[in-house]
Amino acid sequence: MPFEITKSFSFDAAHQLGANVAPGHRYATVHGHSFEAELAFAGTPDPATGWIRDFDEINALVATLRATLDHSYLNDVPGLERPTLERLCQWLWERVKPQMPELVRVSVRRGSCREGCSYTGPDARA
Ligand SMILES: Nc1nc2c(c(=O)[nH]1)N=C([C@H](O)[C@H](O)COP(=O)(O)OP(=O)(O)OP(=O)(O)O)CN2
Ligand SMILES: [Zn+2]
Repeated sequence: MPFEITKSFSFDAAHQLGANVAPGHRYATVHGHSFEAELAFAGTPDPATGWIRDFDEINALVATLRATLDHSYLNDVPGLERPTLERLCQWLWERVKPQMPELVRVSVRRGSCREGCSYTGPDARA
């Protein structure tokens, strides 16, 4: 696809990854991160509108996602019981892709750690 548009948004949330590590490990303690997410949409602009998807529609969907994630305890969000960057990408994909099939990539970064993850969907080649 020749065009890609992106929408970024941030959220602050708490989590713990106690199920992934030995007792006493620092990941097992409840702690918080500032996350930066990006949604990428690809396609050919509609000849009539000149856009792939109106950002106003994307912004409305992002607002519902932020309402769930921002200032949340991620472990309590259904589908995020193991709230890694990988699972966050997958969780966002599953909520955006059915409504906006132009979605091609979800990225979630933690700037403070300079760490991030990108997901291109379950059909991408392993
Ligand atoms: N592949 C992944 N590995 C890890 C993930 C992940 O989502 N995917 N997540 C974590 C934890 O979130 C952990 O809290 C990260 O801790 P750490 O690397 O110590 O970074 P800080 O919390 O110290 O960074 P801050 O600057 O304080 O936010 C681990 N691995
Ligand atoms: Zn963490």
